[in-house]
Order: sequence, then structure tokens, then C-alpha cells
Amino acid sequence: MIQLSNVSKTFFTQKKEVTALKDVSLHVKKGEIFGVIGYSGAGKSTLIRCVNLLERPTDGTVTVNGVELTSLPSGKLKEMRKKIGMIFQGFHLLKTATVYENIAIPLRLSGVPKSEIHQRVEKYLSIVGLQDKHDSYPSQLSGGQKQRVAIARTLAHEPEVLLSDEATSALDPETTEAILQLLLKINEELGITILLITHEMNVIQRICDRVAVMENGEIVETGDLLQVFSAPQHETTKKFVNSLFHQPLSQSLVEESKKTGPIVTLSFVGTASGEPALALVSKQFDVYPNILSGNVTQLKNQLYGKLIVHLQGSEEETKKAVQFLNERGVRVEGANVHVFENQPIS
Ligand SMILES: Nc1ncnc2c1ncn2[C@@H]1O[C@H](COP(=O)(O)OP(=O)(O)OP(=O)(O)O)[C@@H](O)[C@H]1O
Repeated sequence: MIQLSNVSKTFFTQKKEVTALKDVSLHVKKGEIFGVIGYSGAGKSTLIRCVNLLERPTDGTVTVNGVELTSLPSGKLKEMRKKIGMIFQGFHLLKTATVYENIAIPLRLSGVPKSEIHQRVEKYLSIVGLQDKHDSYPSQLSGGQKQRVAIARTLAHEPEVLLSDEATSALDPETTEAILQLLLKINEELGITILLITHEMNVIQRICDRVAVMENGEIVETGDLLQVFSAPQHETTKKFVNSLFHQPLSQSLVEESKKTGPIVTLSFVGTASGEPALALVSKQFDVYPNILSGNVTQLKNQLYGKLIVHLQGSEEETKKAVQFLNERGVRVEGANVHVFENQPIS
């Protein structure tokens, strides 16, 4: 649906050149929710703005729904852009217009017939759950409601693709969750392909099918959600994933525990394979598992757990216990434990 091929973008300022994207290739499939995550300055905004050519790549091609945008004349590009909606962190609503007019004015400007405008405004206000806010002004709405209006305004153009540029970054956790659920609904019920950028792992975790991790203008890792969570390869990906799971432990606890058995990381999909398997370990072997940190979290469609566990027991017995856990689909690795003051200890 969206194909970026060898896209590079260099900004030339008076003082210096900044290469924001370096030879980025990315494929977003029709109907999926694809998330790009990275720290500040990684190049995420530049990347998403290249998809609808708000930024024109210095090199490479951008193709949306089979049409190569980078080679289109400006008239045709304008037409294609109507199929690509975009929402932003800052909502960009007209302060002096009502909710209704915020949606209707852009429709008028893009030539939608008068008879259809009212119907579309009603339809999309209802989809975002704001049918009772027609006559409110943006200043009378909460942040979450403003984002809903911005989403309705975008959907009213009936796009095939929705680009989300940090759409939940200005919202509190509860409102973020509600907006993420709305994006899921839009994806599932209207069949709109979504490409989003974020610096928050929980956004990726809650709604994305696939994810790319960016650093210094490059994509350093891409994969399915579960694959990236369960076996992150790149250091940056590991940092994002660990930020959700690992609490630092006290050095004395780690040192003390290690005297009587290994500290391991267990990861598993679904609750069935995690803690119950651990309970069986203590029944079947002369091993006492003690959970030191971690949690079970909801990925888009499934539960995923990661626990740091001390396996108290002899080398022979703990080896058997690890094999037993592996056979039950629990992945066991040597733990990369973080102690207070952020000193990793191995
Ligand atoms: N218009 C511009 N002119 C010059 N440099 C720019 C411009 N836009 C972005 N950059 C630079 O390109 C690099 C990538 O910026 P970009 O905004 O794409 O990153 P980001 O990952 O979205 O970061 P953030 O999350 O902080 O917005 C940065 O070094 C930034 O300073």
C-alpha cells in the first residue's frame, strides 16, 4: 500500500547539511497498522512527511496504492493526497469555527458536493463519538475530543491511508488508550491502512501489526509485533522493549540470589505458558523459582509476558527446569539485570 524505496532526505540550512533519512526502504501492507518508533531526532517526522510529500525526498521513490507520487505532476499529486489523511499531535483545528465547520470547511474547499457535506460530517462525527458536539468550539473541548474532531475531519475525505504523526503524544494515558482504540476501530471497520510514528512503546504495543525502529535516519529493525517484543535484535529495540518490563533490582538482592542459582529471563505468549509452568517447576524439580521483576502485558492480539526469575537450586536441577520450561514454549535466557543506579550486572 505504501512503499518507500531507498528514500534519503537531506536538509540544507545556512549553516550545515542535516541528513534526516538515509536510504530508507519500507513497505506497509494494505489494511495493516504499521508503527515507526524512535527517539527524538531519529527521523520519524521526516519519514512520515515524505509519504505524502509534505517533504520531498532528496533521493528515492514513494509509491502509494501503486502510484509513484515522486514522479507525479503537482495537479495529480494534489488528487492523490486526498486519499492520504494525516493527523498530528497538535490537532490543527480552526479556533474560531465550530466542530461542524471544522469538518465541513475543508470538504467545501476540496469540492465535495454540498448535498454530501452534511451527511459526511454527521457520519464521521458519529464514528468518533462526538455527535453531540456539533456546535462546540475547540476551546470547549478536551484534548482527546479535539483529536477526535481532527480524526473526523480527516476521515470525512474518505482516505485509503491514514498517517498519524505522534497523534497521542499530547494526551494523558487514559485518553491515549481511547484514541488508540478509535484508530483500531477505524482500521478494522473502515479498512483504512494506518502508518503511525511515535516515541512511545505502549502505542506500538496496543495497536500495531508490524513495527520499524529508527535511529539516526535509518531503519535499524523491522518485524511483526510479537517478533520484535520477544526477540529484539538491535540495542535500541531492546531499550524500548525493556522499558516496558524491567524494573531495576537492588545490587545486594542480585548478588545474594546468584549464590544459590542463576537469574534468568523468561518470555512467553499467553498466560497459560508462563506462571503455571513456573509453578510446575517447583513441583517437579528441586528448584524454587522466585520472580524478581517483570510483568505480563497485552500486545495487540495476545498476552505477552517477560519475567526475571531467580531459579534457586543446583546446577543439575536448574538445567532440567530450564529444559522443562523450553518444552512448554517458555523462552529462557540469561538475564541482563539492571541494578539501582542503572549499572548492568551480568
Ligand atoms: N526543516 C528542517 N530543516 C533542517 N533540519 C531538519 C528539518 N526537519 C528536521 N530536521 C532535522 O532532521 C533530523 C530528524 O528530525 P525529525 O523531526 O524527522 O526527527 P523525529 O524522530 O521526528 O524527532 P522528534 O520526535 O523530536 O520530532 C533532526 O536532526 C532534525 O533537526
